[in-house]
Amino acid sequence: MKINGQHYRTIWLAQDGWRVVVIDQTRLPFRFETVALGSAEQAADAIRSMVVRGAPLIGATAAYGVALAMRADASGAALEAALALLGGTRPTAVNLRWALERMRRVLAALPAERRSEAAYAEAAAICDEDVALCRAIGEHGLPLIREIATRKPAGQPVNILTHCNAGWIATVDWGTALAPIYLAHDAGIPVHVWVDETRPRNQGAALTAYELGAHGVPHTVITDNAGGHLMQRGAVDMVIVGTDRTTANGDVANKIGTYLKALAAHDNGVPFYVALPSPTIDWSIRDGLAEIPIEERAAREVTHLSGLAEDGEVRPFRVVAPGSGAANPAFDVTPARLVTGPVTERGVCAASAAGLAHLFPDLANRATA
Ligand SMILES: CSC[C@@H](O)[C@@H](O)C(=O)COP(=O)(O)O
Repeated sequence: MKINGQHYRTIWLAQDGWRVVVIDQTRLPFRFETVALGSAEQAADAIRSMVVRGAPLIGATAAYGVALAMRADASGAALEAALALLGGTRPTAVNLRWALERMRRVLAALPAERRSEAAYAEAAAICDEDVALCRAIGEHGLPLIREIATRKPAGQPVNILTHCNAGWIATVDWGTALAPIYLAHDAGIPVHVWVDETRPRNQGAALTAYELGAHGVPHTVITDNAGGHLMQRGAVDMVIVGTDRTTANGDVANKIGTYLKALAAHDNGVPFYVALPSPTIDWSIRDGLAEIPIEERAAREVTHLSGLAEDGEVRPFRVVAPGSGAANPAFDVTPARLVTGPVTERGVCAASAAGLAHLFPDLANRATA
């Protein structure tokens, strides 16, 4: 993605060739600051504190975290310790487990002296693959937008609602839910995006709005409660969101509030698409409500908002009455029956076990073997 005329991925190696540089997402959109991670502990902290976030980028950062650990100590014990440390950072995004299992598969089979180099190479491959997956999701999602555009009166944009941030910033490049939107915009299809602010951390208002703006895509930030009203008025042509974990039968965990958007979309006949790269499919489970672990984050994320103070500093502000308790479930599960279709790197399918297995027979069969 281009920021101030320069192309950026969200994760890269420092000039020294071994530290891992990421963009500090807790400072966006007000400051574009990078952080160089020099150890598995620092990578784990960056994931836990949401300096990096978004399921694919969490996986990529964890993979590089393993590489940093192997550079310091490539023993089998150090490998297991790094996998456990990084694997314990965030529970819902299955890309984390996927990336760590892949690292273990590659590294455990090698002698210690080859592990560091192999770990960096595997982490780089995970990043390159993520870029290709996201681009392919964009290409498969583009015809959905184009088809709606052909039914709109000339000059009227396709109105797309999205929740949280499933864009460039949440992946290595392109994004998942935003990739079709970027390609549509670049192809000259008029699009306008309703951006849910996405409390408590405001990933929509802070990150999605920032990156859509940087790409020149027309958009409007709305409160999380406005989507249903806009759908009733015919102001939303489609919804597209990302996902942190989708079960083998198409139940979708995504940022808290996604389920309510899916219900409103269903009630109003608005198509509800989920951008789904295959590393986000958890083939080992079927019942999303019963089996997807939902991350519970700190109450402080609800009681305080981070924003730009009048003196130009980025600071937290209390917005909840002192003394009141707060609960912070970070994700919810949208049942497959409310999903029009997952948009994957191999195409769009029915949100069902049969639909996903038809597109991914290799992965589905491996999981049941
Ligand atoms: C392409 S990212 C998909 C999801 O990870 C995204 O929609 C989301 O919910 C991110 O949650 P976050 O808690 O900000 O990591």
